[in-house]
Amino acid sequence: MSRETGPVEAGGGDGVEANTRRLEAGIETDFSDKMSYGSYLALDTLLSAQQPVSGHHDEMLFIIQHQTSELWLKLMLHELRAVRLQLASDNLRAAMKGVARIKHIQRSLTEQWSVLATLTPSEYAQFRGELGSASGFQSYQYRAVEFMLGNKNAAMLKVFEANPPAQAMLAKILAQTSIYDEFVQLLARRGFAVPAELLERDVSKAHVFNAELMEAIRVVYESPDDYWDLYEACEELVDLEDNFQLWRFRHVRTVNRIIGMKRGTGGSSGVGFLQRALDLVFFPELYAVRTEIGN
Ligand code: HEM
Ligand SMILES: N[C@@H](CC(=O)c1ccccc1NC=O)C(=O)O
Repeated sequence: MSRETGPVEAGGGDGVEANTRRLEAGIETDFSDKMSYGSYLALDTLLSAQQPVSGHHDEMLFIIQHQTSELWLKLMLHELRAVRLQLASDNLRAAMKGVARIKHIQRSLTEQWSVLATLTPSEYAQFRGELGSASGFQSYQYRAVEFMLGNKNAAMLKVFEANPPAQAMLAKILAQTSIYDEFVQLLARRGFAVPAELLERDVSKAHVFNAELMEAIRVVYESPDDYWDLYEACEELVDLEDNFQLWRFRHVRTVNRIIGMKRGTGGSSGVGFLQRALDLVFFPELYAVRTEIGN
């Protein structure tokens, strides 16, 4: 055996002894007047925010699943805000870098449904009653993400009457252009035949399918080499929408396996209500154009 790789070296020297790693002399241990891992990340605050109301073992899973989702939603909103401004300033490459990150966040959010799916109906029933009328429907960050992507609905603001800062944040985003409005405006600046009514539309309403816009987008898809950056951007937006639908789908399937056809704590019919969200479309022309390609 060589000195570097042999079994004798593996257990001796400055490395590992008795299967225990020795701390190196330079390792910092005194954080009385320095920033540490925990103080930087506000871990005392973060880790004291899990306050089960029922005393049931499985409520911790339920709380942490929601809290981690809200953290990822916070980052997604932060990135979406930047993407919106980058599109508005014709910085398509930077915007697409942001979208790439958002797609990974979405993957994490969607993947983590598998953790909650280990919660059985019997386990959830033990503490569901204690949740009262609280529901994910009242997630203002989720609603903000939907608004940023273009699923505007002023009626949603009413749910946040008791939380004025959240309601104000949503009212602001409702009145702003969405990511898609900004993309459509960018297409117009690039010389595409975008109908004026879309450039002057009431952005507090959901965008509805527009055949003329689809024709403008069709030009991009018919000649990708001429409009490569726009072609790529269209496909990135389709990825974003697809990923969003996957999250909605996993939600409704998880809800179905945990509460069946019970009504929701937030007052909706439950699974049926969530299922109808799968019919909502953020970027209808980007999907409709696919039927036209090659015709
Ligand atoms: C046991 C687990 C869950 C059940 C049974 C459940 C059930 C429901 C139901 C029935 C609704 C419709 C509104 C209502 O009447 O309450 C809803 C909405 C919602 N839930 Fe959940 N949910 C669960 C977990 C989650 C998690 C982990 C999140 C992550 C943040 C979440 C986020 C949402 C959101 C954002 C809505 C609004 C959806 C929309 O407007 O289309 N839910 N949920
Ligand atoms: N709407 C759920 C309750 C629920 O899931 C929930 C309750 C409190 C905080 C977050 C929740 N998550 C998503 O809706 C239900 O009907 O069981």
